Amino acid sequence: MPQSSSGSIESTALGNMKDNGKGRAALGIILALLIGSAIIALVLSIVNWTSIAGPPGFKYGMVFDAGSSHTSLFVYTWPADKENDTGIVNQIDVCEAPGGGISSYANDPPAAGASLRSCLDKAIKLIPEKQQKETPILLGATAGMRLLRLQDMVAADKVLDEVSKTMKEYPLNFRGARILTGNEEGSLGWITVNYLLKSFVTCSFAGKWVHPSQGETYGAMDLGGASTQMTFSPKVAITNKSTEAVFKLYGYNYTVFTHSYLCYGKDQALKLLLAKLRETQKSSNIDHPCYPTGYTTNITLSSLYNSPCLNTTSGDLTAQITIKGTGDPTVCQNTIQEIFNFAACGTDCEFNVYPPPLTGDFYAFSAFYYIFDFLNLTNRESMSTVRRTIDNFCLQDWNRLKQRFPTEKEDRLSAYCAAGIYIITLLENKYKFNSETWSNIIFAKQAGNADIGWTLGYMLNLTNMIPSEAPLEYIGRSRSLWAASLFFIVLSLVAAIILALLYLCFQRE
Ligand SMILES: Nc1ncnc2c1ncn2[C@@H]1O[C@H](COP(=O)(O)OP(=O)(O)O)[C@@H](O)[C@H]1O
Ligand SMILES: [Ca+2]
Repeated sequence: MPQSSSGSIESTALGNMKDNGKGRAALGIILALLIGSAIIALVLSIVNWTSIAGPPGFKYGMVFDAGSSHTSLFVYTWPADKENDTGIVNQIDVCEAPGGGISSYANDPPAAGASLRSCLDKAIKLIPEKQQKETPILLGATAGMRLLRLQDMVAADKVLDEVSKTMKEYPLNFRGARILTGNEEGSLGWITVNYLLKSFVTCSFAGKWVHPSQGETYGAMDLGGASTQMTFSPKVAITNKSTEAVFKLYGYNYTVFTHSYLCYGKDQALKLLLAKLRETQKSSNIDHPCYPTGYTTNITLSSLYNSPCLNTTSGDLTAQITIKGTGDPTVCQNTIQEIFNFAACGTDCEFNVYPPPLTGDFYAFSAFYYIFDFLNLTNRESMSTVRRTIDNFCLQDWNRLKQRFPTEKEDRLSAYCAAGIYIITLLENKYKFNSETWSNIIFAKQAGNADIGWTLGYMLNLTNMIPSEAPLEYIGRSRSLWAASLFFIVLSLVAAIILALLYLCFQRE
């Protein structure tokens, strides 16, 4: 470097560098710092990458929901290295099996097995061939099969044998086909909702697993065709121990009230209602206040009394009854209230259970959602708006309804009034929601990346994906590694900028 340049360094803004020797020393230190930082950053990034990314790939699981009215197959996937995290499972497919629920095949059990094939054929194509053998597949049957078991235990077992046989034909990890208890169905729905919404644990800013600050969970309400479930974590002690379930999840204890009301799913409740009307009207021509004016249908007595939810009736079961809609929401609600009135049922009656005082928000899914979605009532409308909307719907005559909803199946369209009033009566009279707490109900089909229902909770439980103890804080560790890498990378950048400035200054001299 020419002599003249050393003189001019003194006159630069970096005047603390007295001479070339000092300047070079400073440059050397900065350069060393830069190289050191860059090496540390590189090492940390590599360590961090392997710690966060883990072994690449996804795992899969499948669950059949064998409901009273239909069977669906849910296919889930999740990152293989985050198995014990929360809310990381995605639903990648749901397949509707043809025909009715498996309990409807009581007289032809092999047909129950056959009804699963189209969904299995479709779902297996979604799983990489190498992973099929390790992919769990489960079937849970609900209230339809509970009722069939009450009526005919042998037939129920045969149906379960046949569905198991079909599932075992596929190169998957068969993990059983069984009837869930009502309490399991309710609790698993509650686990699904809270898992998807990450209310059990959450990852703090510092990367640690922590209990969410309020520690509150969402309640879960499931309306099926043959039973309905209510589950939540109350603020008071649960006196009726048969309605209590205790879980330890991610290191925290939860005590929930859970109850399944058998025969009070939408379809069975409407049967109870019809039988009640027949009893009071004592005629084979029944005026039905919950069906629209102008609607008429004929059914056989056997199709009404084929359920263990109803007392048997005397007389010719092949005889027909005619149902005529009168579209009267007030009378409809009063009659529904009568099927909630259980003088005849005795103290042991499962329907005499009432939930403890309500607390927190509730997710209402399955038929709660389907019915309210059709009626445009899933946007947290007030209780009075809901009532008014349903009443107005019930007052429309059948021809007008068919014109307004030409694509809706007639059996569904004719029953929305009855189902809407049933829902409002159940929530108000049984669960004790009022105009204030009504706003705590969220009518939804999905949360996070999956449908809300018991199936996801069932898979998580059976594959031990929800640990009872708090998970290792590996995310915490990887986050701090990541923070350290970031620090060194910033340091390197700053050093590089200073170095570049100095270099430019030396160059100019
Ligand atoms: N798209 C829909 N619109 C209206 N109701 C529906 C729709 N899909 C399903 N449902 C109703 O939801 C209920 C589902 O019950 P299901 O799961 O089969 O019975 P359970 O849980 O009692 O064994 C049935 O009453 C069915 O008619
Ligand atoms: Ca169901």
